[in-house]
Amino acid sequence: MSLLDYFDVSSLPLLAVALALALMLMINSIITSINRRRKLPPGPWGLPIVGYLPFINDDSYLFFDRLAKKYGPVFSLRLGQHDVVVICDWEHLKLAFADESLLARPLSTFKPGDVPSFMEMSGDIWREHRRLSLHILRDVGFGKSAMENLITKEINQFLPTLEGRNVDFIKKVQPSVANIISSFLFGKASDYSDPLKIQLDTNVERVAQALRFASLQAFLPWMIKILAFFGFTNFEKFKKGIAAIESVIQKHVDDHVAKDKDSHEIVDYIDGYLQEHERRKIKGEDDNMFNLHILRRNATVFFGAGSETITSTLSWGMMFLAARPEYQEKIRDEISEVIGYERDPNYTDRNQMPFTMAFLYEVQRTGSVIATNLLRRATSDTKIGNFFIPKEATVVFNLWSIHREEKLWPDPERFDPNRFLTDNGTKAFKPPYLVPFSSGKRNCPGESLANVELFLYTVSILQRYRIKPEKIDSDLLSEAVYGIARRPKHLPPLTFEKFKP
Ligand code: HEM
Repeated sequence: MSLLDYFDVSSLPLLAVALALALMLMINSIITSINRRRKLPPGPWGLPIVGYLPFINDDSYLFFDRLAKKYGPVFSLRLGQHDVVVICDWEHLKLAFADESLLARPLSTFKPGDVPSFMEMSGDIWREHRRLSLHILRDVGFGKSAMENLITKEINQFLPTLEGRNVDFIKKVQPSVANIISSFLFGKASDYSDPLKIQLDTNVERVAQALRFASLQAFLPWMIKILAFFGFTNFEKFKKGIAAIESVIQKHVDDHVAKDKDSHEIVDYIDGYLQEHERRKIKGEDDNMFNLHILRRNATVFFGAGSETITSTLSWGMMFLAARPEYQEKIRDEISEVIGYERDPNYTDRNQMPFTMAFLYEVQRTGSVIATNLLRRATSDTKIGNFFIPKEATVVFNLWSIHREEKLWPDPERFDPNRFLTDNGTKAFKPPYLVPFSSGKRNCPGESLANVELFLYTVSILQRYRIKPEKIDSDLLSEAVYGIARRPKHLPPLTFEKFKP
């Protein structure tokens, strides 16, 4: 029996037409794809449907950095259904930061199926939420002296918990850092043993480890369900973690709704948002883009962004201090000269502590905790230098590559605070290409809070303790684990020994 016997011969012309049509469609799609590729920056070809996703065999920032060495500092690749343009050098990144058509985020959300938080929004609605969120936070003390007082109070509660041997620094510092952002969002810090706080903090950790940038979540959301069913992705862990975080945040929102019925005082972000929501309701404005679901999501991203990043940066700092005791001594010399051992440090002390600032800049450069920025989307065709970026392309700013660019940072793998010192070491200088917080109109809104926290935590710890590693392997200092933020892979247990001046 031949293959033709399976077909009704009378339907052959129809079959031939169908095959011809399919062939034409395929050729057309190949030609369109070639034309599209020719306009895009150079880059590797991928497979149909999945694109280059299956070939990403390392942390995305390292993988992109390697591709940049082969295809150039601005290159493109197909990931799932998306054209992705990756920018890996300062010359082009500074143009991208200033480009108004690269301010949007991709259309998919971190939490599939839910309303977007302002971190995930684009266009006017993002602008409005960002402006309002920062306005409320400023009203409740963000960026003012009240913020410094709050941080100092929290640090004084945290410091005694460090004393001793075999300390897991991340486990100790994360709940303390989280308390600071909690004060702005929920109006209060919590006791470290509060069960709701523990639920929140441990699940933020869980989600941070489970979320990976170049994951299917971002580029092939439909495939994730199939793979999750077979246990191939960490998506279920991620979903459970988010649900646990949001149930605590929702409780804070519910408590505020009940409380705000009697009191109109604005103590924190939730109060401010609820008041604005009420104002809009009275004016009869559309509830679609300004409602309590978005409040829950905004508070969630503020909480996660405000605790994970700072915890990770501090943990890089502790590792370099533990590995290089001479840096502890240099910072302590500045503490002795400028602050002494009787009073708490304040943020203006930094102006007289150049080495301390240079150390913190170097920690941020080498740590690059948000290594690939948060994804952007082109809202119109645009050009970055000579490179064309088409409307709807996803754009990645590889901050890690900028922080390793040989032209800007000689011997970039070497940890060396001196690169930020000028005038014989009497001044610290922050160059524009140190961009841990990104830059431009969509930069990190938490930068000022982060800078104050990084300075006050580091100086307060060194004012009280000598840090010693239990055991440290200097060859492994630069290795990292990468979830939502890059962290040292080999931060050893530490000894915090009370320091006697
Ligand atoms: C060392 C600490 C931190 C680092 C390195 C960091 C870094 C970043 C980066 C690279 C972005 C992406 C910006 C872009 O798309 O261009 C970002 C966005 C963001 N960060 Fe931070 N961040 C830090 C601390 C904080 C803190 C303390 C908060 C909370 C107050 C915060 C809240 C946010 C929010 C809400 C966004 C999204 C902004 C938007 O989409 O408009 N971050 N951060």
